[in-house]
Amino acid sequence: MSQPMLEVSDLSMRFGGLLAVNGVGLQVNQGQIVSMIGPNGAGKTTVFNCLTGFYKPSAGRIVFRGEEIQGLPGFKVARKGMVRTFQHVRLFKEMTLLENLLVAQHRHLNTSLLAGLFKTPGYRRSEQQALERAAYWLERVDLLALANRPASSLAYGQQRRLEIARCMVTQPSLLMLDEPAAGLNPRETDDLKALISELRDVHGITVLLIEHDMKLVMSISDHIVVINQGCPLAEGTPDQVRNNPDVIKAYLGET
Ligand SMILES: Nc1ncnc2c1ncn2[C@@H]1O[C@H](COP(=O)(O)OP(=O)(O)OP(=O)(O)O)[C@@H](O)[C@H]1O
Repeated sequence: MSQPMLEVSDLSMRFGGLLAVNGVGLQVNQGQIVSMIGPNGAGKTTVFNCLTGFYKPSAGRIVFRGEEIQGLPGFKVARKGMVRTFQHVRLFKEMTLLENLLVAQHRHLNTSLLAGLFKTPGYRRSEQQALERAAYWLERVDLLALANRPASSLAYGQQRRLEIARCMVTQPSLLMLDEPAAGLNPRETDDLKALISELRDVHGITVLLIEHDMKLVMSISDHIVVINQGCPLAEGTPDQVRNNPDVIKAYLGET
């Protein structure tokens, strides 16, 4: 069998006296949609922060596409093809939608200062490609008509979609979404589900999701990992997780 895209073992993160993540393991295979669930404060976002270089884990091993990445800074992790959205939308609110997507790509384009100053053909070409990619993803998330509006003018659900487009213009292989359905109404959540499925089925993106919306999680995930109070609690298919008594007690029983 081919190697998993992401393999996390014995991941721990300590904040002073609090062990927020305690021995979590995780495996994500190419083309899968994997969800991480657990009650509030279980440590899900902390796991994301460790994976994407926002935190340096206290212990553990993170192998992404065959390479150990634990402790690497966030920009290096992103360049390797692992990108994320945030629980609380983080956009450049005063910039237009298009500008948000162009800025995201500048971090990834390999253009030198001199090439930029002299606007060499190579530089112009990569600028053009960045523009085309931005337009393409704005269309995919149904925001092309608003390309020149400031991001601050968007409704909340639209901001969430722009965040996903901002990830996609960087051409990631693993997209990590932190509670993408939070604050969305049922119709927007259905649209989000269709978008995530399209990313996987049409664009070959692998997805790691943190989500509290159980209907969404159960209907879209290939595999679910449950953590509780920082520790691994259960994992398996949606059916296995749904019927696991420990999960019902710790998490689903709460809702
Ligand atoms: N930077 C930090 N410093 C100290 N404690 C933190 C820090 N970040 C998270 N924690 C603590 O770690 C624990 C896990 O938090 P985390 O945000 O990862 O949980 P979560 O599962 O994502 O929760 P939610 O579903 O509510 O978003 C919590 O007790 C939280 O207060």
